[in-house]
Amino acid sequence: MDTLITIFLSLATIFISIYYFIQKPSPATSTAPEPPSPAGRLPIIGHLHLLFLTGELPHHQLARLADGLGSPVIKLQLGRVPTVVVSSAQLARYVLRVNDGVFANRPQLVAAQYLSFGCSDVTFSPYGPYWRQVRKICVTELLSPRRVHSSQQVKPPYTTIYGGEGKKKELVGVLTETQELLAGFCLDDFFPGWETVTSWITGYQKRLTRNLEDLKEVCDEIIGEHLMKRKDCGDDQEEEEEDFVDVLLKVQRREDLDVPVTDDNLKALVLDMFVAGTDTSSTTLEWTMTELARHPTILAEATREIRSVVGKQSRVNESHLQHLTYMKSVIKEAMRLHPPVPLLVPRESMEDCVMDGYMIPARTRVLINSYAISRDPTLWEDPLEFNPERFLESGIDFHDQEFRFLPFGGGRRGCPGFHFGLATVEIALARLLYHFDWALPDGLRGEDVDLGEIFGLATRKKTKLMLVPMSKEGYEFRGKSNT
Ligand code: HEM
Repeated sequence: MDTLITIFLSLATIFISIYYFIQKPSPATSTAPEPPSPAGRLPIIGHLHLLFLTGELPHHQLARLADGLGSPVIKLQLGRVPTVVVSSAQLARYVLRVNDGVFANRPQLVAAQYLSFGCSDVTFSPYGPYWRQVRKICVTELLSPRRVHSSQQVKPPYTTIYGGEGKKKELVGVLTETQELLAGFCLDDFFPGWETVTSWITGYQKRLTRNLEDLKEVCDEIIGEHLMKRKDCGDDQEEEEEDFVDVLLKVQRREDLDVPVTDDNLKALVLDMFVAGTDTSSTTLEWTMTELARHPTILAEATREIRSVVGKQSRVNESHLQHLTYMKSVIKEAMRLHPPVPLLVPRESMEDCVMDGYMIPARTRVLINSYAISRDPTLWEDPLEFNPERFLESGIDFHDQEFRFLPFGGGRRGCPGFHFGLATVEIALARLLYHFDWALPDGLRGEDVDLGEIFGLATRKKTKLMLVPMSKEGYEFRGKSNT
Protein backbone atom coordinates (compact mmCIF):
# COMPACT_ATOMS: atom_id res chain seq x y z
CA MET A 1 0.00 0.00 0.00
CA ASP A 2 2.84 2.38 0.95
CA THR A 3 4.51 1.75 -2.40
CA LEU A 4 1.25 2.49 -4.21
CA ILE A 5 0.88 5.77 -2.34
CA THR A 6 4.47 6.76 -3.14
CA ILE A 7 3.97 5.99 -6.84
CA PHE A 8 0.71 7.92 -6.91
CA LEU A 9 2.23 10.93 -5.15
CA SER A 10 5.25 10.94 -7.47
CA LEU A 11 3.01 10.77 -10.57
CA ALA A 12 0.78 13.53 -9.21
CA THR A 13 3.82 15.72 -8.54
CA ILE A 14 5.19 15.12 -12.06
CA PHE A 15 1.84 15.96 -13.69
CA ILE A 16 1.41 19.11 -11.61
CA SER A 17 4.98 20.19 -12.44
CA ILE A 18 4.46 19.64 -16.19
CA TYR A 19 1.19 21.55 -16.03
CA TYR A 20 2.93 24.44 -14.36
CA PHE A 21 5.94 24.58 -16.60
CA ILE A 22 3.93 24.50 -19.87
CA GLN A 23 1.51 27.14 -18.63
CA LYS A 24 2.15 30.42 -20.51
CA PRO A 25 2.22 33.53 -18.39
CA SER A 26 -0.95 35.56 -18.95
CA PRO A 27 -0.33 38.68 -21.02
CA ALA A 28 0.31 41.72 -18.86
CA THR A 29 -2.53 44.19 -19.07
CA SER A 30 -0.52 47.03 -17.61
CA THR A 31 3.07 48.09 -17.46
CA ALA A 32 2.83 48.48 -13.69
CA PRO A 33 5.11 46.03 -11.83
CA GLU A 34 3.91 43.36 -9.43
CA PRO A 35 4.16 44.07 -5.68
CA PRO A 36 7.42 42.92 -4.08
CA SER A 37 7.62 39.22 -3.24
CA PRO A 38 9.72 37.46 -0.61
CA ALA A 39 12.67 35.45 -1.88
CA GLY A 40 12.49 31.67 -1.81
CA ARG A 41 9.60 30.97 -4.19
CA LEU A 42 9.65 27.27 -5.08
CA PRO A 43 8.17 25.46 -8.06
CA ILE A 44 4.61 24.23 -7.49
CA ILE A 45 4.20 25.35 -3.89
CA GLY A 46 5.44 28.91 -4.46
CA HIS A 47 5.73 30.63 -1.06
CA LEU A 48 3.58 28.16 0.87
CA HIS A 49 6.55 26.87 2.85
CA LEU A 50 7.12 30.38 4.22
CA LEU A 51 3.70 30.19 5.82
CA PHE A 52 3.40 26.58 6.84
CA LEU A 53 6.87 25.46 7.84
CA THR A 54 7.79 28.26 10.21
CA GLY A 55 5.41 27.31 13.03
CA GLU A 56 4.24 30.95 13.09
CA LEU A 57 0.59 31.93 12.84
CA PRO A 58 -0.31 33.27 9.36
CA HIS A 59 -0.98 36.89 10.48
CA HIS A 60 2.30 37.05 12.43
CA GLN A 61 4.33 35.57 9.60
CA LEU A 62 2.70 37.77 6.95
CA ALA A 63 3.42 40.86 9.08
CA ARG A 64 7.05 39.76 9.35
CA LEU A 65 7.37 39.17 5.60
CA ALA A 66 5.89 42.60 4.83
CA ASP A 67 8.26 44.18 7.35
CA GLY A 68 11.21 42.35 5.84
CA LEU A 69 10.38 43.73 2.39
CA GLY A 70 9.59 47.16 3.83
CA SER A 71 6.41 47.26 1.73
CA PRO A 72 2.77 47.77 2.77
CA VAL A 73 1.70 45.49 -0.07
CA ILE A 74 3.42 42.23 -0.91
CA LYS A 75 2.64 39.41 -3.29
CA LEU A 76 2.91 35.72 -2.47
CA GLN A 77 2.33 32.80 -4.76
CA LEU A 78 0.51 30.35 -2.49
CA GLY A 79 0.36 27.14 -4.48
CA ARG A 80 -1.72 28.09 -7.50
CA VAL A 81 -3.23 31.17 -5.88
CA PRO A 82 -1.68 34.61 -6.37
CA THR A 83 -2.20 36.38 -3.05
CA VAL A 84 -1.67 39.99 -2.12
CA VAL A 85 -1.27 41.02 1.51
CA VAL A 86 -2.03 44.58 2.57
CA SER A 87 -0.47 45.77 5.84
CA SER A 88 -1.04 49.53 5.97
CA ALA A 89 -4.03 51.65 6.92
CA GLN A 90 -3.67 53.68 3.72
CA LEU A 91 -3.91 50.62 1.47
CA ALA A 92 -6.67 49.08 3.60
CA ARG A 93 -8.59 52.26 2.80
CA TYR A 94 -7.82 51.72 -0.89
CA VAL A 95 -9.28 48.17 -0.77
CA LEU A 96 -12.20 48.80 1.56
CA ARG A 97 -13.22 52.29 0.48
CA VAL A 98 -11.63 53.64 -2.72
CA ASN A 99 -11.91 50.40 -4.70
CA ASP A 100 -14.45 48.60 -2.55
CA GLY A 101 -16.39 47.40 -5.61
CA VAL A 102 -13.33 45.75 -7.17
CA PHE A 103 -12.52 43.81 -3.99
CA ALA A 104 -16.05 42.84 -2.94
CA ASN A 105 -15.81 39.22 -4.01
CA ARG A 106 -14.80 36.28 -1.80
CA PRO A 107 -12.66 33.38 -2.99
CA GLN A 108 -14.66 30.15 -3.17
CA LEU A 109 -12.88 28.26 -0.39
CA VAL A 110 -13.28 24.48 -0.50
CA ALA A 111 -14.61 24.36 3.07
CA ALA A 112 -17.19 27.06 2.35
CA GLN A 113 -18.41 25.18 -0.70
CA TYR A 114 -19.17 22.25 1.56
CA LEU A 115 -20.14 23.79 4.86
CA SER A 116 -21.97 26.85 3.58
CA PHE A 117 -24.07 24.75 1.24
CA GLY A 118 -22.39 25.89 -1.96
CA CYS A 119 -21.29 29.26 -0.52
CA SER A 120 -24.91 30.32 -0.12
CA ASP A 121 -24.48 32.07 3.23
CA VAL A 122 -23.65 35.79 3.49
CA THR A 123 -19.99 35.46 4.42
CA PHE A 124 -18.77 33.30 1.56
CA SER A 125 -21.29 33.88 -1.20
CA PRO A 126 -19.84 35.42 -4.35
CA TYR A 127 -20.56 39.09 -4.92
CA GLY A 128 -23.80 39.37 -6.92
CA PRO A 129 -27.61 39.45 -6.69
CA TYR A 130 -27.88 36.49 -4.28
CA TRP A 131 -25.32 37.99 -1.86
CA ARG A 132 -27.02 41.41 -2.10
CA GLN A 133 -30.36 39.86 -1.17
CA VAL A 134 -29.19 37.74 1.76
CA ARG A 135 -27.00 40.53 3.11
CA LYS A 136 -30.03 42.87 2.98
CA ILE A 137 -32.16 40.32 4.84
CA CYS A 138 -29.42 39.95 7.42
CA VAL A 139 -28.93 43.70 7.87
CA THR A 140 -32.56 44.80 7.88
CA GLU A 141 -34.37 41.83 9.46
CA LEU A 142 -31.86 40.43 11.93
CA LEU A 143 -29.04 42.76 12.83
CA SER A 144 -30.12 46.36 12.34
CA PRO A 145 -29.20 48.78 15.17
CA ARG A 146 -32.96 49.30 15.69
CA ARG A 147 -33.42 45.59 16.28
CA VAL A 148 -30.34 45.27 18.46
CA HIS A 149 -31.15 48.20 20.71
CA SER A 150 -34.93 47.87 20.89
CA SER A 151 -37.50 45.70 22.54
CA GLN A 152 -37.98 44.05 19.14
CA GLN A 153 -34.54 42.52 19.38
CA VAL A 154 -34.49 39.24 17.50
CA LYS A 155 -33.15 36.61 19.80
CA PRO A 156 -29.99 35.03 18.47
CA PRO A 157 -30.63 31.38 17.80
CA TYR A 158 -28.07 30.35 20.40
CA THR A 159 -30.29 31.38 23.32
CA THR A 160 -32.93 28.86 22.33
CA ILE A 161 -30.78 26.31 20.57
CA TYR A 162 -27.66 25.57 22.57
CA GLY A 163 -28.16 22.59 24.82
CA GLY A 164 -31.36 20.65 24.38
CA GLU A 165 -31.90 17.17 23.12
CA GLY A 166 -30.68 15.02 20.23
CA LYS A 167 -27.95 16.17 17.87
CA LYS A 168 -28.23 19.74 19.17
CA LYS A 169 -26.39 18.59 22.28
CA GLU A 170 -23.30 18.21 20.12
CA LEU A 171 -23.68 21.63 18.51
CA VAL A 172 -20.70 23.26 20.23
CA GLY A 173 -18.34 20.46 19.16
CA VAL A 174 -19.71 20.42 15.62
CA LEU A 175 -19.34 24.19 15.27
CA THR A 176 -15.80 24.17 16.68
CA GLU A 177 -14.83 21.80 13.89
CA THR A 178 -16.68 23.97 11.32
CA GLN A 179 -14.77 27.06 12.44
CA GLU A 180 -11.45 25.27 12.15
CA LEU A 181 -12.27 24.01 8.68
CA LEU A 182 -13.42 27.44 7.51
CA ALA A 183 -10.25 29.21 8.66
CA GLY A 184 -9.11 29.40 5.02
CA PHE A 185 -5.55 28.18 5.42
CA CYS A 186 -5.67 24.60 4.21
CA LEU A 187 -3.67 23.06 1.40
CA ASP A 188 -6.74 22.33 -0.72
CA ASP A 189 -7.54 26.05 -0.99
CA PHE A 190 -4.19 26.75 -2.59
CA PHE A 191 -4.54 24.14 -5.33
CA PRO A 192 -7.97 24.74 -6.84
CA GLY A 193 -8.74 21.99 -9.31
CA TRP A 194 -6.39 19.58 -7.52
CA GLU A 195 -8.53 18.95 -4.45
CA THR A 196 -8.70 15.22 -5.14
CA VAL A 197 -4.93 14.98 -4.84
CA THR A 198 -4.47 17.41 -1.94
CA SER A 199 -7.39 16.04 0.03
CA TRP A 200 -6.07 12.57 -0.45
CA ILE A 201 -2.83 13.71 1.16
CA THR A 202 -4.40 15.76 3.97
CA GLY A 203 -7.63 13.85 4.63
CA TYR A 204 -9.37 17.22 4.52
CA GLN A 205 -12.29 16.21 2.33
CA LYS A 206 -13.16 13.38 4.73
CA ARG A 207 -13.30 15.86 7.61
CA LEU A 208 -15.48 18.17 5.53
CA THR A 209 -17.90 15.41 4.57
CA ARG A 210 -18.23 14.30 8.19
CA ASN A 211 -18.75 17.84 9.44
CA LEU A 212 -21.30 18.57 6.71
CA GLU A 213 -23.32 15.50 7.72
CA ASP A 214 -23.29 16.67 11.35
CA LEU A 215 -24.29 20.20 10.36
CA LYS A 216 -27.17 18.94 8.22
CA GLU A 217 -28.45 16.82 11.08
CA VAL A 218 -28.28 19.72 13.56
CA CYS A 219 -29.88 22.14 11.10
CA ASP A 220 -32.69 19.75 10.20
CA GLU A 221 -33.44 19.35 13.90
CA ILE A 222 -33.38 23.09 14.60
CA ILE A 223 -35.43 24.05 11.55
CA GLY A 224 -37.84 21.15 12.13
CA GLU A 225 -38.52 22.34 15.68
CA HIS A 226 -39.14 25.89 14.49
CA LEU A 227 -41.52 24.66 11.78
CA MET A 228 -43.44 22.68 14.40
CA LYS A 229 -43.68 25.79 16.55
CA ARG A 230 -45.02 27.74 13.55
CA LYS A 231 -47.61 25.05 12.96
CA ASP A 232 -48.81 25.42 16.55
CA CYS A 233 -48.88 29.24 16.66
CA GLY A 234 -49.33 30.03 12.94
CA ASP A 235 -48.22 33.57 12.14
CA ASP A 236 -49.40 34.80 15.54
CA GLN A 237 -46.07 34.38 17.22
CA GLU A 238 -45.12 37.53 19.14
CA GLU A 239 -42.22 39.42 17.51
CA GLU A 240 -40.30 39.47 20.80
CA GLU A 241 -40.48 35.69 20.90
CA GLU A 242 -38.93 35.27 17.47
CA ASP A 243 -35.36 34.16 17.03
CA PHE A 244 -33.16 34.33 13.91
CA VAL A 245 -34.53 31.04 12.59
CA ASP A 246 -38.16 32.17 12.91
CA VAL A 247 -37.40 35.37 11.04
CA LEU A 248 -35.52 33.56 8.27
CA LEU A 249 -38.36 31.06 7.86
CA LYS A 250 -40.79 33.95 7.49
CA VAL A 251 -38.54 35.68 4.94
CA GLN A 252 -38.20 32.46 2.94
CA ARG A 253 -41.94 32.44 2.30
CA ARG A 254 -42.07 36.00 1.01
CA GLU A 255 -43.05 36.43 -2.60
CA ASP A 256 -41.10 39.61 -3.27
CA LEU A 257 -37.65 38.00 -3.14
CA ASP A 258 -35.46 38.61 -6.20
CA VAL A 259 -33.78 35.22 -5.80
CA PRO A 260 -35.66 32.39 -4.05
CA VAL A 261 -34.15 31.13 -0.77
CA THR A 262 -34.05 27.32 -0.92
CA ASP A 263 -34.03 25.04 2.14
CA ASP A 264 -30.27 24.57 1.76
CA ASN A 265 -29.78 28.35 1.51
CA LEU A 266 -31.78 28.69 4.72
CA LYS A 267 -29.49 26.21 6.49
CA ALA A 268 -26.46 28.12 5.22
CA LEU A 269 -27.85 31.38 6.62
CA VAL A 270 -28.74 29.88 10.01
CA LEU A 271 -25.25 28.44 10.28
CA ASP A 272 -23.67 31.72 9.20
CA MET A 273 -25.30 33.49 12.14
CA PHE A 274 -23.82 30.87 14.48
CA VAL A 275 -20.40 30.61 12.94
CA ALA A 276 -19.82 34.32 12.27
CA GLY A 277 -21.36 35.50 15.52
CA THR A 278 -20.38 33.17 18.34
CA ASP A 279 -16.62 32.64 18.33
CA THR A 280 -15.90 36.23 17.31
CA SER A 281 -17.86 37.60 20.28
CA SER A 282 -16.61 35.08 22.84
CA THR A 283 -13.02 35.53 21.65
CA THR A 284 -13.32 39.29 22.08
CA LEU A 285 -14.60 38.83 25.62
CA GLU A 286 -11.85 36.35 26.46
CA TRP A 287 -9.06 38.64 25.23
CA THR A 288 -10.57 41.60 27.04
CA MET A 289 -10.69 39.69 30.34
CA THR A 290 -7.14 38.46 29.68
CA GLU A 291 -5.81 42.00 29.32
CA LEU A 292 -7.78 43.18 32.34
CA ALA A 293 -6.33 40.36 34.41
CA ARG A 294 -2.86 41.45 33.34
CA HIS A 295 -3.59 45.10 34.22
CA PRO A 296 -5.22 45.33 37.68
CA THR A 297 -5.36 49.14 37.74
CA ILE A 298 -7.32 49.22 34.48
CA LEU A 299 -9.55 46.39 35.77
CA ALA A 300 -10.25 48.40 38.94
CA GLU A 301 -11.13 51.53 36.94
CA ALA A 302 -13.50 49.65 34.60
CA THR A 303 -15.15 47.97 37.60
CA ARG A 304 -15.50 51.28 39.43
CA GLU A 305 -17.15 52.85 36.37
CA ILE A 306 -19.77 50.14 35.89
CA ARG A 307 -20.68 50.04 39.60
CA SER A 308 -21.03 53.80 39.79
CA VAL A 309 -23.23 53.89 36.67
CA VAL A 310 -25.52 51.03 37.72
CA GLY A 311 -25.60 51.60 41.49
CA LYS A 312 -25.98 48.98 44.22
CA GLN A 313 -28.54 46.14 44.26
CA SER A 314 -29.44 46.56 40.65
CA ARG A 315 -29.07 44.85 37.29
CA VAL A 316 -26.97 45.80 34.31
CA ASN A 317 -29.06 46.39 31.21
CA GLU A 318 -28.74 47.85 27.70
CA SER A 319 -29.51 51.41 28.85
CA HIS A 320 -26.36 51.50 31.01
CA LEU A 321 -24.03 50.79 28.11
CA GLN A 322 -24.04 54.31 26.70
CA HIS A 323 -22.50 55.60 29.96
CA LEU A 324 -19.66 53.06 30.07
CA THR A 325 -17.11 55.10 28.13
CA TYR A 326 -14.06 53.67 29.86
CA MET A 327 -15.21 50.06 29.58
CA LYS A 328 -15.87 50.58 25.86
CA SER A 329 -12.35 51.89 25.37
CA VAL A 330 -11.05 48.79 27.20
CA ILE A 331 -12.87 46.56 24.69
CA LYS A 332 -11.52 48.57 21.76
CA GLU A 333 -7.98 48.36 23.08
CA ALA A 334 -8.30 44.58 23.52
CA MET A 335 -9.59 44.32 19.94
CA ARG A 336 -6.69 46.44 18.70
CA LEU A 337 -4.08 44.18 20.28
CA HIS A 338 -5.99 40.96 19.61
CA PRO A 339 -8.19 41.45 16.55
CA PRO A 340 -10.52 38.42 16.59
CA VAL A 341 -10.33 38.07 12.79
CA PRO A 342 -6.77 39.27 12.16
CA LEU A 343 -6.74 38.83 8.37
CA LEU A 344 -10.45 39.73 7.99
CA VAL A 345 -12.23 37.34 5.62
CA PRO A 346 -10.30 36.90 2.35
CA ARG A 347 -11.35 39.01 -0.63
CA GLU A 348 -10.83 38.40 -4.33
CA SER A 349 -10.31 41.12 -6.93
CA MET A 350 -12.91 41.13 -9.68
CA GLU A 351 -10.91 43.15 -12.24
CA ASP A 352 -7.37 44.35 -12.84
CA CYS A 353 -6.36 47.41 -10.89
CA VAL A 354 -3.26 49.31 -9.86
CA MET A 355 -2.62 49.61 -6.11
CA ASP A 356 0.16 51.86 -4.83
CA GLY A 357 1.75 51.69 -8.30
CA TYR A 358 1.57 47.89 -8.43
CA MET A 359 -0.50 45.76 -10.76
CA ILE A 360 -3.14 43.59 -9.06
CA PRO A 361 -4.71 41.33 -11.70
CA ALA A 362 -8.32 40.14 -11.52
CA ARG A 363 -8.88 36.98 -9.42
CA THR A 364 -6.04 37.77 -6.99
CA ARG A 365 -6.74 36.75 -3.39
CA VAL A 366 -6.44 39.75 -1.09
CA LEU A 367 -5.73 39.56 2.64
CA ILE A 368 -5.84 42.64 4.83
CA ASN A 369 -3.58 42.21 7.82
CA SER A 370 -5.62 44.05 10.43
CA TYR A 371 -3.30 42.64 13.12
CA ALA A 372 -0.26 44.34 11.50
CA ILE A 373 -2.15 47.61 11.01
CA SER A 374 -3.35 47.80 14.60
CA ARG A 375 0.23 47.35 15.84
CA ASP A 376 1.84 49.69 13.32
CA PRO A 377 4.23 51.98 15.27
CA THR A 378 3.70 54.79 12.75
CA LEU A 379 0.00 54.85 13.69
CA TRP A 380 0.02 53.91 17.37
CA GLU A 381 2.28 55.20 20.12
CA ASP A 382 3.81 52.32 22.11
CA PRO A 383 1.69 49.91 20.06
CA LEU A 384 2.37 46.85 22.22
CA GLU A 385 1.21 48.54 25.42
CA PHE A 386 -2.36 47.90 26.64
CA ASN A 387 -3.59 51.42 27.12
CA PRO A 388 -7.37 52.05 26.80
CA GLU A 389 -6.79 55.79 27.35
CA ARG A 390 -5.53 56.07 23.78
CA PHE A 391 -9.10 55.54 22.54
CA LEU A 392 -10.52 58.06 25.01
CA GLU A 393 -8.02 60.66 23.88
CA SER A 394 -7.97 60.02 20.13
CA GLY A 395 -11.67 59.35 19.60
CA ILE A 396 -10.72 56.59 17.11
CA ASP A 397 -13.80 54.49 16.53
CA PHE A 398 -14.85 51.30 14.76
CA HIS A 399 -15.63 53.37 11.67
CA ASP A 400 -12.25 55.07 11.63
CA GLN A 401 -12.00 57.10 8.42
CA GLU A 402 -8.26 56.49 8.29
CA PHE A 403 -8.67 52.69 8.52
CA ARG A 404 -6.25 52.30 11.45
CA PHE A 405 -8.66 50.14 13.43
CA LEU A 406 -10.53 47.39 11.56
CA PRO A 407 -11.76 44.64 13.90
CA PHE A 408 -15.01 44.45 11.91
CA GLY A 409 -13.46 44.95 8.46
CA GLY A 410 -15.09 47.53 6.24
CA GLY A 411 -16.73 48.44 2.96
CA ARG A 412 -19.66 46.58 1.50
CA ARG A 413 -18.41 43.24 2.89
CA GLY A 414 -17.76 44.66 6.35
CA CYS A 415 -19.33 42.88 9.32
CA PRO A 416 -23.14 43.28 9.38
CA GLY A 417 -23.18 41.87 12.94
CA PHE A 418 -21.14 44.78 14.28
CA HIS A 419 -23.86 46.29 16.52
CA PHE A 420 -25.08 42.93 17.66
CA GLY A 421 -21.61 41.49 18.37
CA LEU A 422 -20.44 44.59 20.18
CA ALA A 423 -23.60 44.89 22.31
CA THR A 424 -23.21 41.19 23.25
CA VAL A 425 -19.63 41.70 24.38
CA GLU A 426 -20.37 44.96 26.19
CA ILE A 427 -23.29 43.61 28.19
CA ALA A 428 -21.43 40.40 29.08
CA LEU A 429 -18.33 42.28 30.23
CA ALA A 430 -20.38 44.84 32.18
CA ARG A 431 -22.14 42.02 34.05
CA LEU A 432 -18.91 40.17 34.80
CA LEU A 433 -17.36 43.31 36.25
CA TYR A 434 -20.46 44.50 38.07
CA HIS A 435 -21.10 41.28 39.99
CA PHE A 436 -17.58 40.07 40.70
CA ASP A 437 -14.12 41.21 41.65
CA TRP A 438 -11.68 39.25 39.51
CA ALA A 439 -8.17 38.08 40.32
CA LEU A 440 -5.55 35.75 38.93
CA PRO A 441 -5.13 32.48 40.82
CA ASP A 442 -2.66 32.66 43.73
CA GLY A 443 0.95 32.83 42.64
CA LEU A 444 0.22 33.84 39.04
CA ARG A 445 1.40 37.31 37.98
CA GLY A 446 0.01 39.34 35.08
CA GLU A 447 3.16 38.87 33.06
CA ASP A 448 2.83 35.08 33.42
CA VAL A 449 -0.49 34.95 31.58
CA ASP A 450 -0.01 33.11 28.31
CA LEU A 451 -0.87 35.20 25.25
CA GLY A 452 -0.50 32.34 22.74
CA GLU A 453 -3.12 32.17 20.00
CA ILE A 454 -4.82 29.50 17.90
CA PHE A 455 -5.59 30.53 14.33
CA GLY A 456 -9.14 29.88 13.20
CA LEU A 457 -12.07 31.78 11.79
CA ALA A 458 -11.60 33.72 15.04
CA THR A 459 -8.17 33.74 16.68
CA ARG A 460 -8.75 32.33 20.14
CA LYS A 461 -6.51 32.12 23.17
CA LYS A 462 -4.41 28.97 23.12
CA THR A 463 -4.66 28.18 26.82
CA LYS A 464 -7.78 28.77 28.86
CA LEU A 465 -7.86 31.91 30.95
CA MET A 466 -8.10 30.99 34.63
CA LEU A 467 -9.48 33.67 36.95
CA VAL A 468 -10.92 33.70 40.45
CA PRO A 469 -14.31 35.47 40.80
CA MET A 470 -15.11 37.00 44.18
CA SER A 471 -18.66 38.03 44.88
CA LYS A 472 -18.86 41.65 46.08
CA GLU A 473 -21.33 42.74 48.73
CA GLY A 474 -24.03 44.96 47.29
CA TYR A 475 -23.42 43.73 43.74
CA GLU A 476 -24.30 40.05 44.08
CA PHE A 477 -25.90 38.27 41.21
CA ARG A 478 -29.58 38.08 42.06
CA GLY A 479 -31.29 35.49 39.89
CA LYS A 480 -32.35 35.66 36.30
CA SER A 481 -31.78 38.92 34.46
CA ASN A 482 -34.58 40.35 32.38
CA THR A 483 -32.46 41.54 29.45
C1 HEM B 1 -17.19 40.89 18.20
C2 HEM B 1 -17.85 40.24 17.28
C3 HEM B 1 -17.53 40.21 15.80
C4 HEM B 1 -16.37 40.50 15.12
C5 HEM B 1 -15.03 40.96 15.70
C6 HEM B 1 -16.63 40.29 13.71
C7 HEM B 1 -15.69 40.51 12.70
C8 HEM B 1 -15.96 40.32 11.36
C9 HEM B 1 -15.01 40.57 10.30
C10 HEM B 1 -13.58 41.06 10.48
C11 HEM B 1 -15.62 40.29 9.12
C12 HEM B 1 -15.00 40.40 7.72
C13 HEM B 1 -15.24 41.78 7.19
C14 HEM B 1 -14.54 42.10 5.91
O1 HEM B 1 -14.24 41.20 5.11
O2 HEM B 1 -14.28 43.31 5.70
C15 HEM B 1 -16.96 39.87 9.42
C16 HEM B 1 -17.89 39.51 8.48
C17 HEM B 1 -19.15 39.04 8.79
N1 HEM B 1 -19.71 38.98 10.05
FE1 HEM B 1 -18.87 39.54 11.78
N2 HEM B 1 -17.92 39.89 13.56
C18 HEM B 1 -18.51 39.84 14.80
C19 HEM B 1 -19.82 39.51 15.09
C20 HEM B 1 -20.75 39.10 14.17
C21 HEM B 1 -22.10 38.70 14.49
C22 HEM B 1 -22.72 38.72 15.90
C23 HEM B 1 -22.68 38.32 13.31
C24 HEM B 1 -24.08 37.81 13.06
C25 HEM B 1 -24.84 37.24 13.96
C26 HEM B 1 -21.69 38.49 12.26
C27 HEM B 1 -21.91 38.22 10.92
C28 HEM B 1 -20.99 38.44 9.93
C29 HEM B 1 -21.26 38.16 8.51
C30 HEM B 1 -22.54 37.58 7.94
C31 HEM B 1 -20.10 38.54 7.80
C32 HEM B 1 -19.88 38.47 6.30
C33 HEM B 1 -20.31 39.77 5.62
C34 HEM B 1 -20.21 39.70 4.09
O3 HEM B 1 -19.37 39.01 3.55
O4 HEM B 1 -21.02 40.41 3.44
N3 HEM B 1 -20.53 38.97 12.82
N4 HEM B 1 -17.16 39.90 10.79
